[in-house]
Amino acid sequence: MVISGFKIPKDTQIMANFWAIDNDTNLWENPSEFRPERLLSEDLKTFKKPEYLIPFSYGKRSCPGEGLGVVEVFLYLSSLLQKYDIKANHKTDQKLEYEFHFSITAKHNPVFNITKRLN
Ligand code: HEM
Repeated sequence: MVISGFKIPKDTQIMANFWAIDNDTNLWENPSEFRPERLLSEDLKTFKKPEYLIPFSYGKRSCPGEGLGVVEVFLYLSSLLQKYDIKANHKTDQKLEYEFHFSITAKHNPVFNITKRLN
């Protein structure tokens, strides 16, 4: 099979390059800037999902666990934030460097201050 001029031999395993999509300046303004509100509506109340945000991939081989994954991440984070205050400290405020492995990981462990919530 030939895709965009590249010959893909039979039985080759291929995977979408999500990093390239997530860092495409034609799609995102300053993609490396941490600005989660870019995925929220103007009133910051609802999630706004552009069609090119595809963490669970796309098409026939996309993730069948998407529904479960979304619920798990929501429950995990909300339970954690109910019990703890999590704040970045000055070390974490510095630019985060990352490394490529099978997926992208932080080069140095980010440092957080975690305190138990009183209320
Ligand atoms: C936040 C959580 C998750 C993320 C971000 C995620 C992401 C992905 C992605 C990107 C793929 C496609 C990989 C490729 O290009 O071949 C995939 C495939 C898959 N995921 Fe997930 N996943 C998550 C959770 C889950 C859960 C909870 C399950 C099962 C309970 C699951 C089961 C699968 C399976 C079986 C495939 C292979 C589908 C196929 O090849 O036809 N995933 N996932």
